[in-house]
Amino acid sequence: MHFMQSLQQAWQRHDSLVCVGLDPEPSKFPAHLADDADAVFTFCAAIVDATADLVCAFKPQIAHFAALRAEDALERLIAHIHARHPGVPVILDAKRGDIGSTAQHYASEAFDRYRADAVTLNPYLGRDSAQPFLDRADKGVILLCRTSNPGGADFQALDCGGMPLYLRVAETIARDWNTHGNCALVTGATWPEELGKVRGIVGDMPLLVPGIGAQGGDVEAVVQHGRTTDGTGLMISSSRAILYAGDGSDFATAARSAASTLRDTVNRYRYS
Ligand SMILES: O=c1ccn([C@@H]2O[C@H](COP(=O)(O)O)[C@@H](O)[C@H]2O)c(=O)[nH]1
Repeated sequence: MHFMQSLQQAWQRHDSLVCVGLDPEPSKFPAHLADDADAVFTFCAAIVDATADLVCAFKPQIAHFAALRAEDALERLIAHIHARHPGVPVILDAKRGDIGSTAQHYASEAFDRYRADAVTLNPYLGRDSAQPFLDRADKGVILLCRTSNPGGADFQALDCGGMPLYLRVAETIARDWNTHGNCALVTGATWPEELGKVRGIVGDMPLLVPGIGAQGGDVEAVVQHGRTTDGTGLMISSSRAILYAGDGSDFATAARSAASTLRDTVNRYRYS
C-alpha cells in the first residue's frame, strides 16, 4: 500500500497523530536486558508491540542502530513491524542527501534493504538529489524544512528572495517536487508559529513533527498551528520521552502509558 494511504488509514484506525521514535540507547535500557546479546531488537520490538495500536507511524533513527553495528537489528525490527502490525507505516529517519548517482543507492537502502515506507531527506543538494526517492511513488519522501534543533535557524531562517529559506523549501517542494503526491515535510515542534506558516503554504501535506517531550515542544501549539481542516495532517513524533518512560522490567508498559497520554493530549486539542 502507498505510504500516504497507510498514514491516512492509521490516523483514522488508531485515532492518533502520534509517531513513536525508535532511538535505542543501551545505557538507558532496563538492567534485565544487560545479558541479552540481541538487546537492541528485544527492547525496540517490545516498545513496538506495546504501542502499535496507539500510533500513526514508527520512526527508527538509523544512526542509533548503525553506531551500535545493529543494522541487522533494524532490518529485523522493520520486518517485525510489517509482519505483526501491518498497515502501521515505518519512517526511516536517515536524513539522506547526495548527488543523484549515490542517492539511487540511498533510496535502495531505505526502501529495498530496510523496507521502510518513508524516509527523511535533506533537500540541501536540490531536486536531482531527491529524484530517486520521489520516483518511488508508493513511498513517502519527508524533507527537512524547519528542524527542531536550536541551530535550525542558522540557515533555514536566512532571507531567500523575500521569505525565509525554510518557507522557500516548503513552497518549492509543494509546487514542484510533489508530482506523485508522496512528499511530506519535517517541521519541529519547538517552532510552532513557523510550523503554522509552513501549513499555510503546503495545504494538507503531512508534517512530521519531532521535538515533543525531551526537546520541550508545546503539543497544544503544534496541534493548533499544524492540524488540517479534517483534524489530521501531523505525525507528532516522540522518542526518548516514550522509550525511557520507565527503566524497570515494566518498561514497555510505561512506554505504552506515555504514548497513550500523548495521544489523548493531542486529541484533546485536536478536537477542541
Ligand atoms: O528536526 C528534527 C529532525 C529529526 N529529529 C529526530 O527526531 C528524534 C527526536 O527525539 P526526541 O527524543 O523525541 O527528542 C531524534 O531521532 C532526532 O534525530 C529531531 O529531533 N528534529
